[in-house]
Amino acid sequence: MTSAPARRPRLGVMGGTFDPLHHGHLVAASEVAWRFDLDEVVFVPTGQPWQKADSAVSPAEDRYLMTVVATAADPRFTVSRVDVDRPGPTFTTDTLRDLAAQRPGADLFFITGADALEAIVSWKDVDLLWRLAHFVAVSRPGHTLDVRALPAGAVSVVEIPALAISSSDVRRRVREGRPVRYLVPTGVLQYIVKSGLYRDGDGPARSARRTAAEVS
Ligand SMILES: Nc1ncnc2c1ncn2[C@@H]1O[C@H](COP(=O)(O)OP(=O)(O)OP(=O)(O)O)[C@@H](O)[C@H]1O
Ligand SMILES: O=C(O)c1ccc[n+]([C@@H]2O[C@H](COP(=O)([O-])O)[C@@H](O)[C@H]2O)c1
Repeated sequence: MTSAPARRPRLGVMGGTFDPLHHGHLVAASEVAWRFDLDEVVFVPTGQPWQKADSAVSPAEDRYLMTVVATAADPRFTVSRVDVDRPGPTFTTDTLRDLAAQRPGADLFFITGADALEAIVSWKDVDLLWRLAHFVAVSRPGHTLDVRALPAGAVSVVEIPALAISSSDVRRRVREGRPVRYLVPTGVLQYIVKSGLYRDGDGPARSARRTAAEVS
């Protein structure tokens, strides 16, 4: 009697700048993990997000640590340093090649929001991407999911519970003294308070005078 072939591990890859990680990211990863029966979702903070070169991005170590804190409670979630540790601009072709080398035999599912998908044709070596992973595009308030211009079968579309949360809005709220509790995991809120992230910047001068206790 022959036994059934072993199931190949199914690895979700959630790439992002995570400045900071918020509940929209966690819901996207959780929903795709369920829909695609993933064994694990690895969160991969960018090293140098070249398409955000015009905006100030927090140090990679801060973004990496907030990602670790935010995902620690979920046994399906892990965090990779491949993009943080690779010098130069972050390209998803490198991310996927590095993860594939670390997990031989695994099937990779790259999770991306609708806004990132809109820009995917501008990514480096886009034609190669489809061979390295299956892409899963999740819905995001304010963006439409249109995969018609992309290769047939390369991208699956998944509707997720709509959370109109963005990292840029979280940063703006901290700067302006508005609440971010419940938009980000508690550990991320504590990290923001302790590190002083987002309190300065180009927002109102008043923000620089606020104390950590005022970030809520
Ligand atoms: N609320 C959300 N719902 C669905 N997908 C999201 C949401 N927020 C982010 N994503 C997706 O998560 C990935 C990483 O996003 P990123 O870290 O750039 O966060 P962001 O909120 O888009 O940041 P910023 O506002 O600074 O541009 C992207 O593919 C993005 O589309
Ligand atoms: O490969 C590229 O050229 C490329 C260009 C822009 C973004 N990406 C990836 O898309 C993911 C989300 O990026 P961002 O900038 O929206 O946080 C993250 O994993 C990036 O490395 C990749």
